[in-house]
Amino acid sequence: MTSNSSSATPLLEVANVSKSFTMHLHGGARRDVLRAISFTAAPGEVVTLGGPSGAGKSSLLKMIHGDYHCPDGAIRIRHDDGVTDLASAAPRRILALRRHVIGYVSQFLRVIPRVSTLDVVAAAGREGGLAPDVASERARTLLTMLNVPGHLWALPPATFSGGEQQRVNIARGLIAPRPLLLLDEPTASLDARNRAVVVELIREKQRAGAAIVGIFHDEDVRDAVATRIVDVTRFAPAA
Ligand SMILES: Nc1ncnc2c1ncn2[C@@H]1O[C@H](COP(=O)(O)OP(=O)(O)OP(=O)(O)O)[C@@H](O)[C@H]1O
Repeated sequence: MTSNSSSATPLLEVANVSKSFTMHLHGGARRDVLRAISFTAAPGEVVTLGGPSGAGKSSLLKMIHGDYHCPDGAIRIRHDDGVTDLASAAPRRILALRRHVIGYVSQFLRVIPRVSTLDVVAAAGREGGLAPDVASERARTLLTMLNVPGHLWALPPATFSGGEQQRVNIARGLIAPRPLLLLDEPTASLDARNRAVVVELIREKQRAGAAIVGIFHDEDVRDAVATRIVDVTRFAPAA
């Protein structure tokens, strides 16, 4: 479970990607985080990024999502129109890929204030190409599965508990059928019952043929979903 590739045609190819941060508030000090990391993810795979806290797992996921610039190497994503290298793609191209190809569940919910929970989730479905009635129906189904109580659906999620917000975030990230899914600790604030629901939702996406790259600190969750583990510290520069 620790090799860097599978035999199926990859949907995602990370090739020789490096990352360092320059801390301008600390005299321009440079922190090297990842060096020459390479792996692939094919449809039906759940590739789990391993390594201790601070190893660079979230940074790598943010690069694959296009949030962090990728200064070295390539991040190739295969889609209906061909292959795009995210490292050199224009921002408009990255936004288009996010609508239809790359799904992302971040650790924290960031939403427009005053929009109801139901609409936060349904809007993500519409943005991902679902018809409005399908998006509403799917939003209700996901919120029910994730045990978000019905009396909260009309409220904006800003005042919800950490676990409630994370479940809304998961519903939002999983509602559209995107072929590449990036999951950054989706179960961090959840109780056992809801962790089990998320494991089942991830397996459902895997069975539907999504290529999934995730960070799971919870060992039980990781063991339940991972088809392969990529240890990012193998690519980290020596301290
Ligand atoms: N925008 C940034 N500016 C400067 N340093 C950053 C930035 N983002 C991440 N880092 C640093 O890069 C290193 C890797 O962070 P990252 O969040 O990717 O680690 P991680 O492996 O996901 O850790 P954890 O498991 O604790 O979430 C850390 O030392 C972090 O401080």
